Amino acid sequence: MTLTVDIRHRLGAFVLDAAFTSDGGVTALFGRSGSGKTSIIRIIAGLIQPDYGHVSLDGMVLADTNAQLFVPRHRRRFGYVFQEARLFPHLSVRQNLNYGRWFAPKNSHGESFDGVVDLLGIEALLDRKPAKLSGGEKQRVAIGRALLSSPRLLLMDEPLAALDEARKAEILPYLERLRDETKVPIIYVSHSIAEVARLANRVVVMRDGKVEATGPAVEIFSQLSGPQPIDRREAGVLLEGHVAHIDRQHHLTIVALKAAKLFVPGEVAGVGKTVRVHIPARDVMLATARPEGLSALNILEGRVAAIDTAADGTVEVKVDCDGEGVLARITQFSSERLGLRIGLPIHAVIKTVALES
Ligand SMILES: Nc1ncnc2c1ncn2[C@@H]1O[C@H](COP(=O)(O)OP(=O)(O)OP(=O)(O)O)[C@@H](O)[C@H]1O
Repeated sequence: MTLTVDIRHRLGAFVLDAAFTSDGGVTALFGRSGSGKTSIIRIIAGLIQPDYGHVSLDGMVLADTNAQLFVPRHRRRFGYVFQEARLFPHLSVRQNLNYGRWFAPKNSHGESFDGVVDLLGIEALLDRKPAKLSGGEKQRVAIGRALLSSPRLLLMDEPLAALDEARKAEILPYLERLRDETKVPIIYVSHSIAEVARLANRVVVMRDGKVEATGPAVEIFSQLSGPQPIDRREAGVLLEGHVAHIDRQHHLTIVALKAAKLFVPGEVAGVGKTVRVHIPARDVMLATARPEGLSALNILEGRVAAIDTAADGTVEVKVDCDGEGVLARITQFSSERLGLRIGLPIHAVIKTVALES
């Protein structure tokens, strides 16, 4: 599946001028509020006719202003999931799901009802009305309804934004299953690095209506010069490695990065499997000498590559560990006490390491 978008469109004073392609899996449109993510989704969906340019899916032209061609929304066969679930309140979960099915072409080979119910873990909810569901459950049903319409593409616009952290954590594994077990390509709008790092194969970074960067998620978020997080508390890096060894006695997975090894709690993936590791900057401490007698298992050696002081007095330190970048967020006081300067040899002590896939 290849989605090609190359459009220019004016919305009042705002100009959208964006070109990117997506080759299946999850493509995240990432950027701060007002950068144009939703407008792109609306153009892909056929809700907005672009002023100039074209949109095509697998060679099928959906919009082409030169050829004066525009396929209306209802003929695109795309599924949508929005911030709020938009279920029919008077219908049960089963009936809401069946409503989605009604849009699938008669001869479609899409997901079966039971398959979708199982994928999203909603079997126990089938006879309930939406009012009796939690926010996360409602979103799972909304995703199920979209999937059952046998969509060629799934457009998800901030599907987790209205949920609290606990509900987000509950639904993320289902989104991963959706990505890994169905063949439906997904365009996923988000302004959360943690979400994008976990789910996306490819990232399109939007800024002021333009594509600032695009590439594989690991490439985009492993660059220390990568996109700035929208929320500074979210700063961190995404690293890719492979499972080198599993220590069953201590329930640890040892992940080999380019030059270093990381110990990850749990037996999370088979030996040889490629995995992604997200290291939040707030979970990294710095030490000028190798610390002893510390419970943290992961201590990476490197050199200070950059020091940025924010207006709130926190300091972001980029550490180059033999080509692998780690970001640490510390106080200005700590930075001064350690005498941090570019090139200084440093140890990055990582408090928590979470595998992202
Ligand atoms: N119909 C419209 N008329 C005028 N301006 C518009 C219209 N629709 C959107 N805009 C403007 O276009 C810009 C991009 O909006 P858009 O909703 O695409 O951004 P976004 O990145 O999805 O933001 P958010 O994360 O807040 O949803 C905003 O400045 C918005 O005010």
